[in-house]
Amino acid sequence: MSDSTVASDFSSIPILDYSLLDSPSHRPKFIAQLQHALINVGFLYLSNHPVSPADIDSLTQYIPKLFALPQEAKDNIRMANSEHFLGYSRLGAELTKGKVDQREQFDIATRHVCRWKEGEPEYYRLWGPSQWPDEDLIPGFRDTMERYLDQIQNLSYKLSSLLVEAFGLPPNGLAHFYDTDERMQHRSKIVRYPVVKEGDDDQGVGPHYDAGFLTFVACPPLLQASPHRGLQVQNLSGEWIDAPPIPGTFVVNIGKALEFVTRGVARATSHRVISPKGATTPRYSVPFFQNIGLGVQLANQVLDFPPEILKLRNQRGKVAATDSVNFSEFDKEPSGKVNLIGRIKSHPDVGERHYPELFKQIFPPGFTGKGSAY
Ligand SMILES: O=C(O)CCC(=O)C(=O)O
Ligand SMILES: [Fe+2]
Repeated sequence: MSDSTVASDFSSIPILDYSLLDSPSHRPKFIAQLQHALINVGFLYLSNHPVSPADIDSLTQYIPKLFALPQEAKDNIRMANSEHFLGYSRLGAELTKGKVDQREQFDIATRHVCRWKEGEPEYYRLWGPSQWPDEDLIPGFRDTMERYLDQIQNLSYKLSSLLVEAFGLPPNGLAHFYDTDERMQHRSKIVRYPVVKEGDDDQGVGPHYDAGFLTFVACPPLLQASPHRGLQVQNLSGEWIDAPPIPGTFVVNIGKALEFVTRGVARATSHRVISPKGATTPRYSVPFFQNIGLGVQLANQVLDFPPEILKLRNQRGKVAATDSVNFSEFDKEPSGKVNLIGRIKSHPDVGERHYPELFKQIFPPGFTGKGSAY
């Protein structure tokens, strides 16, 4: 097969029904669909999942209220305060591929106490407590978000064990990538993409890969602007395929770390968000990024697959074009360092303040606005 041959391309994102797992006779169908989605698409919708609809509804109600907090209350918890890159970012504070993203967001992570001690690798400073808005201003929000994060974290672990099954790996085949619960932290964001005018810059978030293992995006349709393009996914031929919100589902996708350790069996797929245009309300989303242990050296952990799985990968064909920046550091650096570099590139102001040495290595002349950020 020549490099330009695309054996199995996709024009839509498969929808997987999680409730198939409840019945022993339907379970194999779910596993087969998961195998196809992981190898050939890198994206899937998950319907009938176990995260409580009442908690998702409650979070959905909070989201517009969160962004409507007084600017001062939001700035009090700005990301620049946090060596963990957690907190509020104003519109235009984040970069992808060196270009400003048109989104406003709160980065919030699962509960964690920073473990870093003087003399240890600096990337252990990456994980630590979230910054929360004043409880009096938005009562109950923190509790709802923490409950949501607990559930989505559990679902993400469940999906990684199903992935092991779909790939014919030994049980616990991915266990060594994760630490114990209290030594792991997963990150989430609550994002608002404002409506832009025709002719304005519409990079909600530029083309990119996610860094970790698995991402789950809740995109509450109730909060979506009237018909407009939002999340788009790049297929093997380089075409952008729409991934519109589907009620009651999560969009799940593969990150670069999982692609790396599976030798490309699981596909990390380039994606972007186009800002809403000609709409009356912003677009909101809540991505959750499942991480792996910070100290894991991915190059030492590449997995072995049964030959039939490698055959499916080879039949897929190669990616013809991608507009996304690659994570080239995985083959030499621990996962924590790769993540820290990614965070500094996305938020140079936070990086310069808290990691001045590494910042200088990444942006030797200082940040000029033309960096090669993810
Ligand atoms: O907002 C979305 O739908 C996806 C955002 C995304 O891809 C990201 O934050 O990595
Ligand atoms: Fe993403």
